[in-house]
Amino acid sequence: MSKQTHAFQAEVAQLLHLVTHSLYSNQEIFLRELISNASDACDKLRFEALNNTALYEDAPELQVRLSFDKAAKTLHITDNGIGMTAQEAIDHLGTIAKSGTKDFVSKLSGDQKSDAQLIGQFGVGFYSGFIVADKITVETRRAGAAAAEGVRWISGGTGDFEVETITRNERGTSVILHLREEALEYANTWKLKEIVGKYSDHISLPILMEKEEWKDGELIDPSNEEAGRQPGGMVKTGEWETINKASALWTRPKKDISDEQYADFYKQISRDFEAPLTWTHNRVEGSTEYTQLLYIPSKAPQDLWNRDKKAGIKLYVKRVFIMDEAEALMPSYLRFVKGVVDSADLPLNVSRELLQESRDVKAIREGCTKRVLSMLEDLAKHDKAPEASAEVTDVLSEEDKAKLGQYSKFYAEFGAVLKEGLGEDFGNQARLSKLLRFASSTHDTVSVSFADYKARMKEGQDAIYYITADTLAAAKNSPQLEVFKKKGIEVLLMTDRVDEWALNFVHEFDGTPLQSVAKGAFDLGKLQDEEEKKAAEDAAETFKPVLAKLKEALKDKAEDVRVTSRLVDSPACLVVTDDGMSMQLARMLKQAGQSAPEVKPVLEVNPEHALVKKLDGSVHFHDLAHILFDQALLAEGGLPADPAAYVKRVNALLS
Ligand SMILES: Nc1ncnc2c1ncn2[C@@H]1O[C@H](COP(=O)(O)OP(=O)(O)OP(=O)(O)O)[C@@H](O)[C@H]1O
Repeated sequence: MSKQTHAFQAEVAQLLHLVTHSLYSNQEIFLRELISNASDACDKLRFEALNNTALYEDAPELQVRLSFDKAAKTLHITDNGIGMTAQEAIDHLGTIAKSGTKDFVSKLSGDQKSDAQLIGQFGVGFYSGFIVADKITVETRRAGAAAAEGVRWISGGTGDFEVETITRNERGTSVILHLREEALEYANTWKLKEIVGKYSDHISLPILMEKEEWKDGELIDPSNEEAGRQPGGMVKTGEWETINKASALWTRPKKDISDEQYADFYKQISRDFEAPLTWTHNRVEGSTEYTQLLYIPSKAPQDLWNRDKKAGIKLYVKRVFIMDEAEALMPSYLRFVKGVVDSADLPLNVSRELLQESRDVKAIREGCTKRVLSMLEDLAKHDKAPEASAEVTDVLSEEDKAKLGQYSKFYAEFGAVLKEGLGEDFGNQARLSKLLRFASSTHDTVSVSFADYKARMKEGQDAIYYITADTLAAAKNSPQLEVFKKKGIEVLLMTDRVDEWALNFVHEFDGTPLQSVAKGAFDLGKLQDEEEKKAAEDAAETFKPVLAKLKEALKDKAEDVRVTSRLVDSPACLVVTDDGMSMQLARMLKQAGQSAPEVKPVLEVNPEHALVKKLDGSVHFHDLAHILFDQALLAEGGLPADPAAYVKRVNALLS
């Protein structure tokens, strides 16, 4: 193929413009990105070669070489990995395929300073080469292709790039950076070694550089040693040495890995720019052997709610990279966990389909799930300082001090996803229930566990009371809470969308039933004294005729009408039957465009309320009845079926 010019995809051009025009606070990440690509390319080759060893040609030892030429102002990053065909070079180096990167580019504001910071944190893969280079040449040949099918790709990082066919004997890719004047410091052995040590030590592939040795300068006058020598300098010896540790991080003993190295590795595999919240690293022995290094991120990704989002686990088999996003290794409700699993038992040619069926994989998945739950339990245990006294933090170990507040942080980001586990993972339901946190009528922050609640239960209270609502304000001000407030009974406020669904699977905690305050007949059991019960019964009796009329007037809207002692200040509220779908869930399903059964609630009225007292004998009985119902609906976050009719009725009464 003779030389062809191609235009970059619009997003790439935009990104390149930013990369080249932004002052970088963290220039050196370009090397991390390019070495990471080189390492990926070697992983890909190793994987393809499982079924075709001929791909190794005469170079079975995979490696990355760094070299520079000060005079030519170039820096070469060369790998003997999978390489690219011409089409692959055009596709991969001219477009952004990854949706995450595309989204990221669309978020850039155009303000160079803040964008630069963002790009610096995010990393932009191959294109980061343009941070330090004003031109990049890529020479590559796909493993298995003939030497004559090599490709040269050149771009100055503006609107377009050129591609042509070349002859290239070596398999793999050389990325040649033509360094900008202000980036010449990277043409230096020490500098490169330092950056590799910082970012790429854990790469399992050897990264090689040519050895340098000190050489004294020539004699100024060969006949007279006394006259001294020219200045000496470092010279290349022609021998190559490995400059990184070249052992996969997770294979090293824990004690040899610093927190910083763990965090760097996390950033590398997750593309997150924040350090992880916590991690766990273990070798599991027994019938299934594997190493797990699992991280919990500090922040939820934007697509956390996408249930199709793949798990963040990379699968290796005996240190050979097999696949990214191995969803079979982690249940969906732990999809936020990132990390590596390296199995000693799985076959190297394992496919996604096979993973689903493998017993070893099942054991790994269970093991990983348990590990993550233990990690969360540990954070939860140390979330708050023991209450005894303020000074007590002094007796906490440094390690425990570091954990203070971590679980709350985790829960704010991922708590709602964790709840999906209640319906997905019955085996761990009890453990998950203990990890739940809620706000309550007495605690505004999402910090109350079922166990905390139980410990504070009133004498005679035999249920854990809760209410679900769209927002915390709606939950807190719900009429159904009135009597609980009056009696000082705590009610859990559940405002996550997933709560209703999740609670279908949890009916009790540690032997105490969960009871919605908006479901079923009102019964506070022992919390109500005889006098109150008697008063309620009497009221029900005297109110019977009015109830009958209300029932008739509202027969299309309400399943039933009854008096209640649930209310204190409000005239009425709506409840559903014990096994009925809550009004809130029905609304949510409707909003999501799903079919929800028509919920006909029960209207409960407060016989002590002035408005309710007014009903009997009123000429506006019919209108008042409907207003009562619609207001109860409004109070719990719903909308009257016919809002205009409601307004008309209220206006008629007001005028
Ligand atoms: N050294 C290389 N050898 C073979 N292919 C490469 C090499 N470098 C880049 N590529 C190809 O170019 C693509 C784009 O690289 P780029 O670094 O921009 O993104 P990425 O590696 O897919 O994503 P990210 O860097 O964000 O993980 C890669 O997916 C790969 O297919």
